Amino acid sequence: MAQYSRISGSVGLITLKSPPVNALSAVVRQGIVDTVEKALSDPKVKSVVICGQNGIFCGGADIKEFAGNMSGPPLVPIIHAIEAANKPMVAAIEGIALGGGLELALGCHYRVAHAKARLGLPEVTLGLLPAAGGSQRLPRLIGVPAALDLITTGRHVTAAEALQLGIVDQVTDHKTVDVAVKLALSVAGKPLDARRISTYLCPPLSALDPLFEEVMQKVRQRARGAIAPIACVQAVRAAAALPYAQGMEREKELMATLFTSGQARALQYSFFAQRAVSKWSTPSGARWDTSTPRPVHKVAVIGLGTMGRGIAVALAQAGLSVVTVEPQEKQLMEAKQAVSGMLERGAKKRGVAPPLNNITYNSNIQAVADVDLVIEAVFEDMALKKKVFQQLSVVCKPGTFLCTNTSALDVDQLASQTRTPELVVGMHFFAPANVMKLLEVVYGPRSSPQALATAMQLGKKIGKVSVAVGNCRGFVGNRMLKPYIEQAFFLLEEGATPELVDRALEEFGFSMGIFKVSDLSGLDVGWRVRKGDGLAEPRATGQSARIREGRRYSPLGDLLCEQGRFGQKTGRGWYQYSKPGGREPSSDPWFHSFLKEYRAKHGLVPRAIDHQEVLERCLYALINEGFRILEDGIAAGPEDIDVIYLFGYGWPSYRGGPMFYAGMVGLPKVLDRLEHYYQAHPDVPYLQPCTLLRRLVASGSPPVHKWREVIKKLHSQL
Ligand SMILES: C/C=C(\C)C(=O)SCCNC(=O)CCNC(=O)[C@H](O)C(C)(C)COP(=O)(O)OP(=O)(O)OC[C@H]1O[C@@H](n2cnc3c(N)ncnc32)[C@H](O)[C@@H]1OP(=O)(O)O
Repeated sequence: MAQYSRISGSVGLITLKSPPVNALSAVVRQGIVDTVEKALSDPKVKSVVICGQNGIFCGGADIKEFAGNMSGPPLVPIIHAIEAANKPMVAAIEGIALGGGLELALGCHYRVAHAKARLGLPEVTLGLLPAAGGSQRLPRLIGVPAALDLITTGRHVTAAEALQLGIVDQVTDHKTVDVAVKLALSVAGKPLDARRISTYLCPPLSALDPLFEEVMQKVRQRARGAIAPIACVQAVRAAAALPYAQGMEREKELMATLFTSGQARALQYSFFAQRAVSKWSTPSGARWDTSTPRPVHKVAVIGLGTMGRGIAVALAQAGLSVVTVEPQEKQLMEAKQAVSGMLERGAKKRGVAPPLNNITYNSNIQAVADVDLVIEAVFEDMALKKKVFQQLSVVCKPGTFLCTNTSALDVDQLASQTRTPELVVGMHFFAPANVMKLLEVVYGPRSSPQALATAMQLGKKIGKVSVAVGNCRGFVGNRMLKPYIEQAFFLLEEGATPELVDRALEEFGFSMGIFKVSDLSGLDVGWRVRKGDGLAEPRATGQSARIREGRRYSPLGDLLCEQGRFGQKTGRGWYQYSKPGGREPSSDPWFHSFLKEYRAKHGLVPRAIDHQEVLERCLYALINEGFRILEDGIAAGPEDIDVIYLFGYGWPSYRGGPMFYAGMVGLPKVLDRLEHYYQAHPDVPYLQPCTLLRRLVASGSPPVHKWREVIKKLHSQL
């Protein structure tokens, strides 16, 4: 709703009231219509201030409404009425003015922002464009290049930047509404024609066409298949080229296409999925709202390899006190230099002082005696990690939470090395740990709800999207990756090339295909794991060389590793590079003839494989494992899996994550194709459709937000 009052004698005050972010729901829009009418018809009122309650101006349109039938007065005429008003309208921006919130403010004649406010047009991140006049007013106000930047990226700007760009007229450290009222009093009765942004022409630019061509090319490259950023450029182009009314028509037309698109649905799903994962629950009944985290001020990081360094940086940047331990002096010195460099570069980017004093460097594990929480980040080796946990159990003060940064190892085995298994959880960071947003927080069977809640809270504090997952080999992300990679290997055996597989996946929207990713992260990583599992030993030729434990196995990765081809770091892998450490992959004739010989040696007759088969086999095998993870209760819901893939594995955001994507494709189709491929490859268990997928299809393929009901029913029957 919106509340109306009159203050300082002649200023009408309209307050948006719709917690938590004063989103522009139908009720709020109606409230604005009514209160603006009241203010304009009240002869005592000479000017008007619009603000939001609880220090928040407005978070934009109510995103929840997009999924249903929109009702209530539309936003565009409301903003037009505000702009056309014959009394000065002043927006008092505290907290945030985002999307429709900023568009509302742009309809006002003046804008005052609090110094801590953030402003932006993030519609593009929801698969939309600023279609309440934002795409037409912003370029008229701040010029085409700056508007293109804000509208195509959706980035938020600070009040200071907004002032510099000319989005706001004034920034204050004091009470924003008071300052806005003062301004409103001072401009009452003054002419308003020059304050109506829709009447402006975009600031002139020479060479507009080349500018738009260049921007469009850049945006297309960055968007990798996303349609909203392209539409945003087209809308701004209309602002530059057309009179306002025609520009608005174009904005409406472009929005109509986006609004009903699958991409917008996926991005809006992902917005709510990100928020849903913070409301975690476990199969044993622990929940986010009944578990109290303990405050964490001092954290230790054990091991200063690549991961440990990134974790230490992330913690220090969030203002935590960090005690690092690296027993090898040389490594410790190198790490100190590297970490300081990372902190300095990060601080420079953010325009703050580097938090160098937040970190101490130690070679003795005794240094962690008084920390609240430890993150062990030593080499991925169970024996080594066990030893560290035994030491921690002795050294740390009672009650210290003990966390392991592992990508796949059994958290429970580590917990059993300590006297307090209830205080042990996994924290699976993604490299580079100070950059990547994802954190899998792994609870073992003995982890206490408080330990899980504390790790989740710490993840949030350091800016991670944290997802609680159960303890199993590879947790969620890496467990699902296994069948995906396996299919890619099999496709090579059957006739595909790394180039073909990667192209199909990149056209789907991944920034890198699986073979390029493998070269980047190092083929030796998976080789070490396979050797540890007893899978990678060389076997005789013939069929048995490609069977392990009764199932199909491809030794291709192992064979490359035996040749010392570890990927980028050795300059050779699935592709070749100009030098060890080179970044640009190119097709490798050696690999192609090796593959040919390999197929001949194993009696494999290559056949033509198209992009559709690549996508179906790689992605549906991955999705099938996702359903198994839900079946096993390792992830609480499809949102958890989707968020993990969106933030940790480069899944294209406009496809919403693998589980959402399965729903978009249609569960019956996914089931049908898996059945088809399993029939063709009965020695590949990952292709066998799992029970939950069958159950969902049998239940009429409900939408993704209803899957939890089916999962619950399935669990109650198991
Ligand atoms: C056409 C399209 C037009 C005109 C638009 O305006 S599209 C919407 C543009 N606005 C946005 O994209 C803003 C989205 N919101 C955010 O970026 C953030 O929520 C925030 C910066 C506004 C606040 O962040 P934070 O303090 O971290 O809080 P949460 O993100 O956890 O949000 C709190 C709860 O509010 C719900 N929320 C937030 N914004 C909206 C919204 N625009 N519509 C509906 N609901 C919104 C959010 O889901 C959280 O809900 P719960 O999880 O607590 O139930």
